[in-house]
Amino acid sequence: MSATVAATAATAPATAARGSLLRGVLATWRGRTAGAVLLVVVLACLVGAFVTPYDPLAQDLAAARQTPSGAHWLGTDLLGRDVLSRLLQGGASSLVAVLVAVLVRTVVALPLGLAAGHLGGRVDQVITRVVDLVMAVPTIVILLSVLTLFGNDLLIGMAVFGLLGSAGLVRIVRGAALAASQELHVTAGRLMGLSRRQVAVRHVLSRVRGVVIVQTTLFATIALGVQTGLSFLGLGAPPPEPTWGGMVGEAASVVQSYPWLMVPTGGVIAITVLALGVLGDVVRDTTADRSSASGGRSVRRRGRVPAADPGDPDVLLAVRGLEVAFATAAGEVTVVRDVDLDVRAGETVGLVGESGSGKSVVAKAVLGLLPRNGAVVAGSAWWRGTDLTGLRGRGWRGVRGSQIALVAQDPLRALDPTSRIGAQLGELVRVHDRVGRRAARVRVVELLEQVQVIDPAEVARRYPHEISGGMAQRVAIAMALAGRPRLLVADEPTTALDVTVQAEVLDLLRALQAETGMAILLVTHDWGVVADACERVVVLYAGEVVERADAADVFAGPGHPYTRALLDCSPDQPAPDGTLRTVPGTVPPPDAWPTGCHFAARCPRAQDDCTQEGIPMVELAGSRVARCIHPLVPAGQPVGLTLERSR
Ligand SMILES: Nc1ncnc2c1ncn2[C@@H]1O[C@H](COP(=O)(O)OP(=O)(O)OP(=O)(O)O)[C@@H](O)[C@H]1O
Repeated sequence: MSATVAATAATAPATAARGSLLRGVLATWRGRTAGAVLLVVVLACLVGAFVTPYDPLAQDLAAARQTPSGAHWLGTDLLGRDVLSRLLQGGASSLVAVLVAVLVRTVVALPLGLAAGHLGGRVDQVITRVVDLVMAVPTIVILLSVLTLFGNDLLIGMAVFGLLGSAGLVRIVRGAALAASQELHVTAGRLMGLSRRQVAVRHVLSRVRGVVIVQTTLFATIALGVQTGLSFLGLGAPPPEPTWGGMVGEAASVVQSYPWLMVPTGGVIAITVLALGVLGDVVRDTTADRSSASGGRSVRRRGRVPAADPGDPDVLLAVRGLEVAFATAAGEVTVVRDVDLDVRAGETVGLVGESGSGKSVVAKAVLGLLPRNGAVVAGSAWWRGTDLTGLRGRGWRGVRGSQIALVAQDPLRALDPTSRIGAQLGELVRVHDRVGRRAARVRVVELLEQVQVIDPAEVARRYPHEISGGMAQRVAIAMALAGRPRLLVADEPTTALDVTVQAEVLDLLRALQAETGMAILLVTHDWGVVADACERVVVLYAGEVVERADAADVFAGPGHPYTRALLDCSPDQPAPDGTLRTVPGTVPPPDAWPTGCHFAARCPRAQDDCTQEGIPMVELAGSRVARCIHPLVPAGQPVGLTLERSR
């Protein structure tokens, strides 16, 4: 790893995480609501305790057991005391007790967990043993003994509760710190000469922050329950001092004759616990999002491109000016741009390119399956008048599976290992065909026959681990066919299979296409597969389409030097010494695309004008359209000028 890469890796995630968690939490309505409720409860209790409408201890037997009124907003209790005033003052002491428990737990657990996970070795062993010991101690017995010893002093009791509770948090922080210590940027920090303490504070602490906050909100709800329970049992502030637990106890004793009293007392505890729980959930969700490569950033859409030419009714899928970007720790990175391609009914289009050229990203963008940190930032993918890139959630119903289906590279990933093949296929059939179990069983057998499985009933009874890779791919194709799609997106469907099985699967796809008339978008890096299966080819290089043409024209003589180089590297075109040819040089990564032609640095025909400005797609002889101004075949008129010339 170079020093620059190490430095970037070491600093970026810590910077990204800082200060944005609160914004992430407040960005959700659940986070805002829970935060606002807690703020109101805490402020009301802390401030209200000093400005209560009535003396919380003042009795007025003539006004006992009153329901809410203008004078007593929350009514009065059995001795005529104002419930609101008692709730406010009782709340202050309850919240302070919870705060003590939470603070003690966090202050003890955080350094110990960090030290154990980050330093490891002897330190880890000692801390882990002590933690095991503390976890074996019966908390309630210790708590009751301490309260007896200190005259029911609830604050001391809650401090001890926090101390005992810290053992669990030490374990959690240790685990998180251990995982964080092994991450690239933390290792890089060490390589750059930061001390262990600096790395722990700067990087590991920022990574475990989320888990600590989630655990703390959970523990606060438990502490509130324990504090309430102890007061309920009379183990806390002695009467007539108000506490939430004591008030619940009093309300419980008259719940049948005066049920109202339970509403404000139980209600405020329930609301506080609920708000703490929701806040914990939101923090967990926010930190889970952040743990993806995005560093919490997301990518915004910049624009759309008009629909496909309505004059061509044969076009099922029309991708226009598609641009996809990912939010990474180093910022937003565009990985494919200005992609145009059409798939017509009944044809097979090959999407070809070296590893990392963007084939899978294009396929996933069409299916709305981009990872969370990725998004279509410009352009559109039109499916018979609908822009797929604008669909969300339920909008995909009736499209994915029933119009467009996916067959992935690794068929076993599409299959649930815990469920029989027949059950999995049957479930899909019932969803698509809305039929009962019996009819679904018949269709499952039909589907397995359709993918040329010899004993369908027997295969349907098997689990995924009981079938071969080739059979698993047939089953995955059968699953894709369950919704009778008009387009099958096959993302390297034969790459994981051996050569004989590859040929069988390709034959199967061809036979299915002839039988059903569906179109296929075949993602591959294998020219043999293109030659066998495709009518048209789209070649991608470093995120851009460099050539589109009929397969026959490409094999007869491609227009783009990259297509030529890629064809020359096919396994069936070995060098004179028998070795496999490779394209000299490397593909530029998405964050280092050059100005002008992305292939120029590796291109034998490159001239000065190739690197001056963005290269448009140019119509060439035959069906060829290539992003090249010095093509291998004669040029015609420029087309597809959606590219900004300045890039
Ligand atoms: N989640 C992601 N975050 C950041 N970058 C990503 C992500 N997924 C893909 N990329 C980048 O997008 C680019 C295109 O990747 P893609 O997987 O589409 O390549 P490909 O042509 O399908 O390669 P392969 O044949 O190896 O599957 C690559 O540079 C890849 O690193």
